Amino acid sequence: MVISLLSPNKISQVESRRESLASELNVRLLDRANLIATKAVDHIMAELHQNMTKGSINCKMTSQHMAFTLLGATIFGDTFLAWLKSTIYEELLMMVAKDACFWASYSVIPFWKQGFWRYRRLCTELKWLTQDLVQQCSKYRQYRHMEPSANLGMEAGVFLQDNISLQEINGRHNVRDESCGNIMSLLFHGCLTTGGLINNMLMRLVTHPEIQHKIYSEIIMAKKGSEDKAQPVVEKMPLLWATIYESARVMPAGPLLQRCSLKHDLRLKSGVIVPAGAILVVPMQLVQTDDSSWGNDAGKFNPYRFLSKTEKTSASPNMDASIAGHAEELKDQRKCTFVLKDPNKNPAFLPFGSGARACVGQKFVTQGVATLFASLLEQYEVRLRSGSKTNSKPSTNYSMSQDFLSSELVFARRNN
Ligand code: HEM
Repeated sequence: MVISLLSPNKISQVESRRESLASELNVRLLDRANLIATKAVDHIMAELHQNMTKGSINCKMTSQHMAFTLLGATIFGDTFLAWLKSTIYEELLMMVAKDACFWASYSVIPFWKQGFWRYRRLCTELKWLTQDLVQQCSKYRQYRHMEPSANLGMEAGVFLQDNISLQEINGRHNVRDESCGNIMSLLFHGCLTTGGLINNMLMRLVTHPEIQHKIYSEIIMAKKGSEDKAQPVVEKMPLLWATIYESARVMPAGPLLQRCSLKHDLRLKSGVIVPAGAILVVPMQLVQTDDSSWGNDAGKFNPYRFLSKTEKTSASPNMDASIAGHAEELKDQRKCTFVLKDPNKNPAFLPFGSGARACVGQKFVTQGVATLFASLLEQYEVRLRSGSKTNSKPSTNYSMSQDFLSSELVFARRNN
């Protein structure tokens, strides 16, 4: 495990970087999360409208691209959405991600393999492109400084607004390389995991049309009750959130979590002692589908496990009567409402890890994915293309073990 090789000094550096990133994502970003996600989602939807003219859409490619755009727009802001090289950047990022673990598995540099040198060239190109993007953000910031009245919506990215990256990138060469490395690592991890979650959500929605239909009603109802019609009020969509959590539960982004206590032996509740330095491995999928934590239907997709019902004493007068086509459901929803449970209350819910090294991106990525699906499902019904199979065995495309289902989907435009 990497951390066991670090000196105490390095460990405190890692901890302080983790804290800066966490506060960047969870404090500053969350204030603007809706705006950023909505802007990125508008961009994704515009592309989707164009692609729909070509007929069906590949689930794997689409989810990967949605994740890339969502994260790119969050990290780099408007500059990313206008950047002409983003398509080539996405291709390169995915090519490098595909091969990275394979080449890292050699204990000596495999200089005799041509493939390795090809991979190294791709990494160098990726680094140059990352630097180019960071430079564009930097120029954009200077321009904004000169033109304070210009209001282009988002600023030049969340991480690039303060000393996390730009100061370092403008500094010494090796620090610049390290910063690019950090940005690329975040993009690798973020794109693969977020792409996996979006992919899994899409497949669950097409195989459970009744859930998709109910989420659609929820979206329409939330919109009716909201003053700002342009911005989806995802907080009022408990079933959508529950579907995100349930998708992450049934198919986690990675197979294992690892932990290592460097200094002290650990005594588990069962009395077992884990000696200092030993690596503890948690098999995520097993824990997340274990009957003793999740009940008899642990292996089934059931978002309602994350919701609790509250009975209503009287129907609210203005509610939803005008929403055509959903009368039955709305009757149900008048009788009771659903409240979202906190998924992290169940210690067996581990898609984002747990404790001191848990994923720092959880809050903002779930917010982004919720906003994406609220816009998507409001405008489209997602179906499987006739003849296309929901291959239940996902292809492990990346050595990072993120599984993607590659069925063909149709996005049928709704007549809202
Ligand atoms: C659906 C999307 C995502 C999933 C499922 C996911 C999952 C995970 C998991 C399982 C871990 C290891 C946690 C542990 O060992 O307890 C992790 C770590 C991490 N994630 Fe994510 N992640 C996602 C998206 C993101 C995004 C978008 C970012 C940032 C842009 C991010 C940043 C991080 C960081 C920095 C760590 C390392 C934390 C540390 O070691 O202290 N993640 N993530």
